[in-house]
Amino acid sequence: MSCSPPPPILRLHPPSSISSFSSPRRPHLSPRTCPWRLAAAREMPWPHVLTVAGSDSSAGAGIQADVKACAALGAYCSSVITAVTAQNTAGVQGVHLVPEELIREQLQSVLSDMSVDVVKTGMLPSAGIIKILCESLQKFSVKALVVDPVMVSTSGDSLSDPSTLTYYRDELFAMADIVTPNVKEASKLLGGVSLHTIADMRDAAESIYKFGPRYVLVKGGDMPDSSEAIDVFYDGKEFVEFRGHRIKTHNTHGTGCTLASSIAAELAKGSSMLNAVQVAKNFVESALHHSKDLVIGNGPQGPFDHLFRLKCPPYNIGSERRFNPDSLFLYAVTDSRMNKRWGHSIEDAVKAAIEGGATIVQLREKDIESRAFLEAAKACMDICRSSGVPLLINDRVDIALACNADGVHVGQSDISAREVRELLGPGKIIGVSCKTPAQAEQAWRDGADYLGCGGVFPTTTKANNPTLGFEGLKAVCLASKLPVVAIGGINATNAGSVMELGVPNLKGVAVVSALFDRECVSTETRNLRSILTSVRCLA
Ligand SMILES: Nc1ncnc2c1ncn2[C@@H]1O[C@H](COP(=O)(O)OP(=O)(O)OP(=O)(O)O)[C@@H](O)[C@H]1O
Ligand SMILES: Cc1ncc(CO)c(N)n1
Ligand SMILES: [Mg+2]
Repeated sequence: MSCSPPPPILRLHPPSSISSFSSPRRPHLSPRTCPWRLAAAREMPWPHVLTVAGSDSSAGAGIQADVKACAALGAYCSSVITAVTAQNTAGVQGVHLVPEELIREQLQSVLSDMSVDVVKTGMLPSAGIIKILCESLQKFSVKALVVDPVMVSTSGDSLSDPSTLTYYRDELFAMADIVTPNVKEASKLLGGVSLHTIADMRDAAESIYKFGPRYVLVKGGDMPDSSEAIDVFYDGKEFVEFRGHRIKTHNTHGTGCTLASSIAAELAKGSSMLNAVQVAKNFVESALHHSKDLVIGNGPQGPFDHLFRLKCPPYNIGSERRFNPDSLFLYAVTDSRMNKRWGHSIEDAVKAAIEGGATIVQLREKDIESRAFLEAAKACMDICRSSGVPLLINDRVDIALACNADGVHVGQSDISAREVRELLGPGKIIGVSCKTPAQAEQAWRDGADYLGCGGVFPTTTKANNPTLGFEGLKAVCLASKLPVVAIGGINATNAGSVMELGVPNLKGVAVVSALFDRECVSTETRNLRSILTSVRCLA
């Protein structure tokens, strides 16, 4: 079979060729009068994305990609179908537009009944369809609008009529929170300018921003071969380059739809735009990585597996990330030398710290053999599970996996948070030790959950550890997009002054010797907890 795609076709069948019928009209029910809604004891909101896009028969892109991406990220996805396409791994063979009246009806049906958080658009093949969408968006308000201006598929096939360009630029973009063109689409939107470099992508982002969206992301998936896949983000003032590994794979059909619907899902869950883009980029990269050797179809560009996480047992089914930053409040870090000095086993020390009120525990065991470490870690897991306190392992991903710990804490010279995330999966907690705003930024980009920042005071627990002082701690906390726990020389005398700093993101203190280099670990922990609680009460 030949792998070369057929020439692009955009066949606009007349609406009359679609068989249609009118269903009997039912009145729209208001939530107040709806009996089954009143009967519900407790309402649980579900982040909701509505995708307005085309169907892809090969299910790698379009509506099918959007529904899968949202499901993978924990959002509900309703769909308004604008066109039905015949496509496969070789390209697009046919396009049939859904009649405009039926698109209007679909929008009305969903938006009048369900509380949609975010609308995401994909293939909007005609100017009339864009007009109808704009009218619906004026009628029903949503939290955010993500516009993926789908015009050309990666296979080079046209997916929209040229007359849509004006409507995108003059109508829809002004309503959009973010617009996410790939380089070919950015070029079309700007009258055919050529985009070859990052500087060109920045210029394009700046020009598209002038059409009115709050943010622009120019995607570089289709840029010439390089080791990185770079997307350029612009907020009207600053540029952010989102850089990821370029996965060597042919299975990239639908990356753009997936990225945009993942951004929409994260926004629906309450993320900031920057965070939503970073999560979406990480998600696409991981999905491509896990799918790089899959084979579906005979053409040059295959789909990838949005639900790859389901194949990574035992970490995923039912184990979405449940990290609560408040658990950093009193963070106990064990030390085997100290335990030995006082005749405590690791298990006894952990039990005592939890009895005293530790809110999270990290096993940091530098001079213990792996087998003994794993046995102790398993015993500590039982103790922590029964009291609902998360247990993390310092540095040793292997031990964390073997005892099914809640997560791992890594330093700057350990393997990166990004690699740890690959190994542990999305449901686990990852912390990174950071001393500078740049390290804090990197940890966030790598998908960490929290930062450990220090040494705040001089400490003997860790050799050659420069002291940051309050100023260094504040600089990291202010720059961080993640919650922070302060560490280094913190004890009952100075813990209050750390928490009294009241800087954003500072959630608690991590303590080693002030808890474990003492005879009675539970008393020391209780004492420290009451000091921290009294500062929190005054705040
Ligand atoms: N091989 C790859 N490895 C890693 N990331 C990639 C790769 N290809 C694309 N991406 C990423 O996927 C996202 C979508 O970008 P891309 O430029 O492919 O969009 P698109 O052309 O609109 O996609 P499509 O038309 O296939 O749906 C971007 O974040 C991009 O960096
Ligand atoms: C239906 C549809 N929407 C979007 C794209 C872009 O990938 C595609 N190939 N097909
Ligand atoms: Mg692409």
